[in-house]
Amino acid sequence: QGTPVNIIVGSQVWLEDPDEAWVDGEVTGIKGADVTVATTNGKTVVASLASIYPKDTEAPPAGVDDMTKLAYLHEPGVLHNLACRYGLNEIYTYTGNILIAVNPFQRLPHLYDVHMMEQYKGATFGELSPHLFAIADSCYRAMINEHGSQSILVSGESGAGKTETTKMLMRYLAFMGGRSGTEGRTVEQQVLESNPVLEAFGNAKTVKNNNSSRFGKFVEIQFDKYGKISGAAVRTYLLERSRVCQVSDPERNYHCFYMLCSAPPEDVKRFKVGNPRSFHYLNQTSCYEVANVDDAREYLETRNAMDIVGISQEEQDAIFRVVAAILHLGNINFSKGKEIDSSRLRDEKSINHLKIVAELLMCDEKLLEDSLCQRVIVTPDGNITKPLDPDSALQSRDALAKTVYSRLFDW
Ligand SMILES: Nc1ncnc2c1ncn2[C@@H]1O[C@H](COP(=O)(O)OP(=O)(O)OP(=O)(O)O)[C@@H](O)[C@H]1O
Repeated sequence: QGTPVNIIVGSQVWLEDPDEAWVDGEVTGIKGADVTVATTNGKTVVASLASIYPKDTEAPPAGVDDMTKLAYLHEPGVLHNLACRYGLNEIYTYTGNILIAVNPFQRLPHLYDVHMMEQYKGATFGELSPHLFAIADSCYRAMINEHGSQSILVSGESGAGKTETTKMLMRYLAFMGGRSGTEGRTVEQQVLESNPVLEAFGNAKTVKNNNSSRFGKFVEIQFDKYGKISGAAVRTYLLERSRVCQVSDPERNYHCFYMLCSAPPEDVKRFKVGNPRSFHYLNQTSCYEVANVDDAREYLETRNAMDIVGISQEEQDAIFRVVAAILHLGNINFSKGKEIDSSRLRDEKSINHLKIVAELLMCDEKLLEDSLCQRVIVTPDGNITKPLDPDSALQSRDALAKTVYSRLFDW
């Protein structure tokens, strides 16, 4: 990447621009280490020789599909190539056997349909336009031919498109390894339907992404010796626990809370939820809705996906009881108790919410209250129970909510 020395008057170069990141231009003068450049956006800029990069004047206007073909593999060259291709709706570009995807922020169904999958099936890598199906296909072939495990690493900043890419990779592998004509739920269907379930509980609206995964995941798909899917496992890591109790504008808490509040009336009644604005864990921000997302429909779809994944009705009810309990837990408040540094439930409302939490979690009301208002210190001589002041009780309420939610997610 170092700046080459062959920059002379008349050379075409790239230099940094505060608005456009990089702008191209022609060198009009060189004085020591300073270069004067007439840029294509009409400015005359003096820059240091070390900060400018040569421009490939012979690069095709439509860009190249593999960046190893670029004359100069420096940052402006790479970005310019990606931008040229993006302008032509070509969101995928190779750098050798690495695929770079630029988020199109619009649905491009023709890129991912069965016809496209058929085309990439068995095609030699590099023969067709860059595509994630080509990566998935070469992985699948390598696994069959070399009898070894393969892995695909998907990385990028928040909102870059990792989740969408992973789902498409899974769809392609399910297409390749699916069994046609099997009765009932197939493994590949279950593999694909695990996504909406995980997203309901682990995704939230953030500043950068309306459907941001707040956890890491490792998806393992197992194949038998005939190349058919035989099993799958999804391991999740490091859920962002703090979001359960603390959300700032214009973000939202995890999707499942809003879904449950928009559930059909009988479920809203059964789980004792209601308007999201009435819950402290949801009303810290003024964002309740996400553009183009219907929480009521998502609730039904999540339920359906849970059915397909194999979560029984009783288990599903237990899951949503826990979700509802967390919302009520957040509405419990404390005031000073009779003793110094102790606390008690603040008012009738808090008493009521505690009752509902106990009912939903099927636990003893008094024990639950004690666990929030007291701390047990374990000493070699036995356990000591110490009352908590109202602030500490609030912290212990939030800690319980976070722990219960992350245990639910891990389950
Ligand atoms: N290939 C694609 N086609 C169409 N839209 C896409 C594609 N990739 C990403 N998007 C859009 O960009 C949004 C963000 O993408 P995605 O959720 O996959 O990002 P991410 O990298 O997983 O982010 P995070 O790290 O926050 O979870 C998606 O909700 C979708 O609207």
